[in-house]
Amino acid sequence: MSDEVERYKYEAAMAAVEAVRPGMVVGLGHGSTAIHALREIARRLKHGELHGVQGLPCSDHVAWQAHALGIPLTTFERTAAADLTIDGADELTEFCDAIKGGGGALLTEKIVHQNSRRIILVADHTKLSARLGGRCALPVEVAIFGWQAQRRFMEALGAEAVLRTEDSGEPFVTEQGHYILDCRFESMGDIAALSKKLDGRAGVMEHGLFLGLAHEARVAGPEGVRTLSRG
Ligand SMILES: O=C(CO)[C@H](O)[C@H](O)COP(=O)(O)O
Repeated sequence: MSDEVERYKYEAAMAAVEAVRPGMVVGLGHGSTAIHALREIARRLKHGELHGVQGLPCSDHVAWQAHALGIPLTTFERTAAADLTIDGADELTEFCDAIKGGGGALLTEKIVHQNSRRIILVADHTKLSARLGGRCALPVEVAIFGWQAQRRFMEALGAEAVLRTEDSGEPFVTEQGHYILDCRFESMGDIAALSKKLDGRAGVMEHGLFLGLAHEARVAGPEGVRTLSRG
């Protein structure tokens, strides 16, 4: 990762944190861009600028990071929804549709997104894409039972589906105890229809198409930080 891209990630996250207000419940996203937002929220909390803010983490890993940074946390047991969620993306369009799941937290991230009043995606400009799937594979989280059937299903939909593995060669297992198939399509065709097909498939626990969920994005690049909105 170049220093430049890292700086853009930082700038995008900083711009998003401007939307956090005292007393808010903030959905805390997963990944190397969202971590900058976490650190800034922690810094502002420490300086008394964000009194009463509580984090609703998008994964156990983020819960651990936020706890280490001193951000008070809440859960769905105590909170119905996040006022604002700041989260990264692997690929996104000008209209804030996104592919997520590069970090393996897509299921829990989607739960938090679906229970957020406002969502701001944060990304560096290299993640912008005219058409989803052009830049990265689509992560599909599948039950371990019969996972090969889901691979065949994805192949029948036109994807090259690869089981995500650890460096050791062992399958990567999500925090929720599932496998991930990284599915590369030549073209996803009708993305909304694909999303529906995956939603309806037993054994597909979640997929990385986040369509119509995010309200806005902050995308940083050589020209500064752009604000995108769903419209
Ligand atoms: O969806 C995600 C994790 O499941 C991340 O938000 C996504 O992979 C972006 O991560 P990064 O900011 O590190 O590129």
